[in-house]
Amino acid sequence: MQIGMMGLGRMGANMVRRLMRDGHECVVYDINSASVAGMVKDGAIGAASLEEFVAKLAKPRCAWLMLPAAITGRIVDQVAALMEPGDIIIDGGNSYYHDAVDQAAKLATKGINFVDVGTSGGVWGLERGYCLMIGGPDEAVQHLDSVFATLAPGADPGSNPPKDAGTAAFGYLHCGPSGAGHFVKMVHNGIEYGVMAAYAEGINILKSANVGKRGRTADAETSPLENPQYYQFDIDLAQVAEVWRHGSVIGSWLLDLTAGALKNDPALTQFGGRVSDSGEGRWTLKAAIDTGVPAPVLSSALFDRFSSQGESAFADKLLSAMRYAFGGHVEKPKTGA
Ligand SMILES: NC(=O)C1=CN([C@@H]2O[C@H](COP(=O)(O)OP(=O)(O)OC[C@H]3O[C@@H](n4cnc5c(N)ncnc54)[C@H](O)[C@@H]3O)[C@@H](O)[C@H]2O)C=CC1
Ligand SMILES: O=C(CO)[C@H](O)[C@H](O)COP(=O)(O)O
Repeated sequence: MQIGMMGLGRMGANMVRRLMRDGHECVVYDINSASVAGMVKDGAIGAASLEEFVAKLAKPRCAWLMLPAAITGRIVDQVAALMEPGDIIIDGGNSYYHDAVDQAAKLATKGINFVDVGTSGGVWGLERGYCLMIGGPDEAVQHLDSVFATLAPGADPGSNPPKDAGTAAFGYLHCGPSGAGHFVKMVHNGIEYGVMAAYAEGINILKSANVGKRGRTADAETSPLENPQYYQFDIDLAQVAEVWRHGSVIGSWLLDLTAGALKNDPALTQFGGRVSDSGEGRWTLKAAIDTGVPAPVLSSALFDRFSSQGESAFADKLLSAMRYAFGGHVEKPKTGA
């Protein structure tokens, strides 16, 4: 079928490639005209403006937005102003699910369908496929089924799931009405933070398994290691991450990526360790608080990111100031990574 894609960045461009590879016709637009030109070379129908983009779509128009979440709401309004009843706007970005609920209600008054699609797969999606978490009206979601089926990874090789088992085994799921897709993707990303933090913390403990030999931190004097004989292991972190990938309980795609990163650059020299967050982790915790659901692991992982961004620096200074004030304890220099 025909689908319009607006936003040809790390996600949108590869999604268009995957769609065209499976025979779909793609109309594309991006404010960066070079990105449009590149896609046209690959076989897409290019548009030089938002108006031209909408004009080139066949009715009922289906416009998929793969844009930074911060601008998506504004662009949805602009696209909707050019659309007609029966048309469909799909937000595949990491937008706040509240926005999807509100947008859907607003657009429904004009007869325009809003479908929110949490899209997981990152820059590997072209080959691996995208896991799609979908919210929206039944009819619109059904209309887009062939697009979802193409973007999704499909069934595991050899698994042959029965047709009546639903689409989840193929990598896409209609989770509920508008907002449900982004809600599920939000929690997916909250979990992502927790899983990432668990690997990072565990591997960091392995990294310190030789402190009995090399000495610990600046605090070794005041807080000496009691049993240095138990911390004499020079663990090859890349090799451990690799062996865990084979038959262990904690194997996962995130571990595959971790093992790859450690293999390429065991000291991770290209990273400073400032870990950004784009909103989904914060919104997951808001939902947990609103609904009264405990989420200690996810909140700890989010707050750890804030620390990595430098947000604990003043609190840490306050701790040192208090220690100095009550005990005359002079701050020691920081140790490196
Ligand atoms: N990169 C990732 O791993 C994932 C990203 N997402 C979400 O998907 C969305 C897109 O992400 P990326 O592709 O990574 O972002 P990106 O920054 O690589 O691409 C965004 C694209 O939108 C274009 N753009 C910006 N303003 C525009 C406008 N007014 N009109 C037309 N085009 C415009 C930019 O030129 C750029 O090509 C975001 O909401 C992101 O949170 C979702 C899952 C994974
Ligand atoms: O959705 C994603 C992966 O599933 C995106 O890569 C997202 O940007 C990751 O979240 P954050 O930027 O908050 O780490």
